[in-house]
Amino acid sequence: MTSREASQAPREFGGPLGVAALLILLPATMFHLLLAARSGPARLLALPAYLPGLEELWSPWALLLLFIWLGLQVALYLLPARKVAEGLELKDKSRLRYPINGFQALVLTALLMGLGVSVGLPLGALPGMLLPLAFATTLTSFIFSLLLYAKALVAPASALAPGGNSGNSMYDFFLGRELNPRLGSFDFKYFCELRPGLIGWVCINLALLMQEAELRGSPSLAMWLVNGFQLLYVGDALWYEESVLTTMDIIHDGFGFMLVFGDLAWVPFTYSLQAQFLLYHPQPLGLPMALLICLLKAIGYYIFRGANSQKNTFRKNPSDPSVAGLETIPTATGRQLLVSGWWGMVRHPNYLGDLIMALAWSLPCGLSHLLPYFYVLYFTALLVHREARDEQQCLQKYGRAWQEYCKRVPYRIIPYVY
Ligand SMILES: NC(=O)C1=CN([C@@H]2O[C@H](COP(=O)(O)OP(=O)(O)OC[C@H]3O[C@@H](n4cnc5c(N)ncnc54)[C@H](OP(=O)(O)O)[C@@H]3O)[C@@H](O)[C@H]2O)C=CC1
Ligand SMILES: CC(C)=CCC[C@@H](C)[C@H]1CC=C2C3=C(CC[C@@]21C)[C@@]1(C)CC[C@H](O)C(C)(C)[C@@H]1CC3
Repeated sequence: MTSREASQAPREFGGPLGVAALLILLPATMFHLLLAARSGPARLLALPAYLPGLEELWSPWALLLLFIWLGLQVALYLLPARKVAEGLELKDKSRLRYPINGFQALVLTALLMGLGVSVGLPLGALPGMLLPLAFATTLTSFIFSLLLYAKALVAPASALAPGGNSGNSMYDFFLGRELNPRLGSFDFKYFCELRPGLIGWVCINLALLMQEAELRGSPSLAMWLVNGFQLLYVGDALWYEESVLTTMDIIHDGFGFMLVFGDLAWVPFTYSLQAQFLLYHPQPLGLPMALLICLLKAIGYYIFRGANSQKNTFRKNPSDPSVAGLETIPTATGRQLLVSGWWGMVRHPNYLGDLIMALAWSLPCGLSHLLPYFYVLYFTALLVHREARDEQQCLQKYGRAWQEYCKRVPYRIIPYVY
C-alpha cells in the first residue's frame, strides 16, 4: 500500500474524533456494565451509584491470573494441530498458514479446569475478581496495542491493512496498522480472536454458575440456559474455526486497539453479562417458557449455522453437491454470488440467526430489567454497522454484479423489514 493510497482510504468510526470517543467509551461502558450487574437496581441507563477506587480496580493477583491464562492459551495454541489451514491470498500473493486446534484448546481447558476444581481450585472466587481482572485486561490491551503499533512501523508496506494507515496516530492505533502481525509463525490476531476471550467468557459463565450453586444450593434454570446457549456458541466458533479466516476481521481489518480490546476484554467481560446479572438478581423461569426460549435459540442457530456453512462450502468448492444446485450471479472477479438458498432470503442471513440467538440469551433473565438486553442492543448496532461496511467492500469488489444482487435480494438482514 502506498502512502497516497493509505491517506485516501475512507475514514471509519467517525474519523479521529469518533475513535478518540470510542477509546474512552468502550472501556467505560464495560466497567459500567460490570458495576451495574452487581448493583441492587441493575439499571443500564443510570449512572453508577459509586465509582470504584484504584484499590478496588488494581490487583497484582488479577494481573498474574491474566498472564497465567494467556500463557496457558498460548501453550495450547502451540500444541500439534489436527490440520493446518491456508488463509486467503495476500497482496504479495503469499498465503499464511494457521493451526486448526481451537476446539482441542477448549476441551483441554475444560479438562484442566475440571482437574483444578477437583483438587480445590476456587473457581467460585472468580466472580469476585471480575473488576480487577477487567482492569488488568484493559491495561494489557492498551500496552499490547501500543507494541503492535510500534511493530507496524518497521513492517513492509505489503503487510499493512487497507484502513489503519491514515497517518493520524490515534486513528491508526485504534484500527490497527498491520493486517496479520506475527512473531515467527505465531499469529497474534488469529490467536486473540478465538482463544483467550472466547474460552475465558465460558469459564467466567461457569464460575458464575458455580457461585450461584454455592449461594443458593443449585444453579437456576435461567443460569443453566445462559451457560448452555453461550457454550454452544463458543464451541461452534471453535469447531468451525477455519471459517474465521474469511471474516472481515482477518482479511480486511488491521490488528489495533479495537480488536485487541474487543477480543481480550470486551468479549469475556460484557458477553457474560446475562450470567453476571443472574447471579445477583435471580429470576424465576418456568419450564414452558424455558422450552420456548430453547426453540428460539434452536431457530437462530439453524439459520446462523446453515447460512455460514452454505457460504463457506460454496467458497471452498462451488461444485459441492450441497450447494451445486443453487442459483448464482457471475462477477468480473471470476467468483460467483449466491442468490438462492439462505443468501437469497436476505443479504446477511447469518446476522439474522446471530441476532435471534442473542435474544434467546437474554430472555432467561426475564423482562423486569433492560440490563441483560444490552447485548441485543449493542449487537444490533454492531451488525448494522458491520453490514454497511461489508456492503461498501462488496460494491468495490464486485461492482455491477453486487448491484444486481441487491436488486434480486433487496433486504439486508430481516426479510421485509430491513
Ligand atoms: N458475536 C459477535 O460479537 C460477532 C459475530 N459475528 C458473526 O460472524 C459471522 C461472520 O460475519 P462477517 O465476517 O461480518 O461476514 P460474513 O460471513 O457475512 O461475510 C461477508 C462476506 O461474504 C461474502 N458474500 C456476501 N454475500 C454473498 C453471497 N450472496 N454469496 C457468496 N458470498 C457472499 C462476501 O465476501 P467474498 O465474496 O469475498 O467471499 C462478503 O464480504 C457472522 O455469522 C456474524 O453474525 C460478527 C461480528 C461479531
Ligand atoms: C465494541 C468493540 C470493542 C468492538 C470490537 C468487535 C469485536 C468484539 C467483534 C468483532 C468481530 C468479532 C467476532 C466474534 C467475536 C466478537 C468480535 C471479536 C466471533 C469470534 C464470535 C463467534 C462467532 O462464531 C465468530 C467466529 C463468527 C465471530 C467472528 C467475529
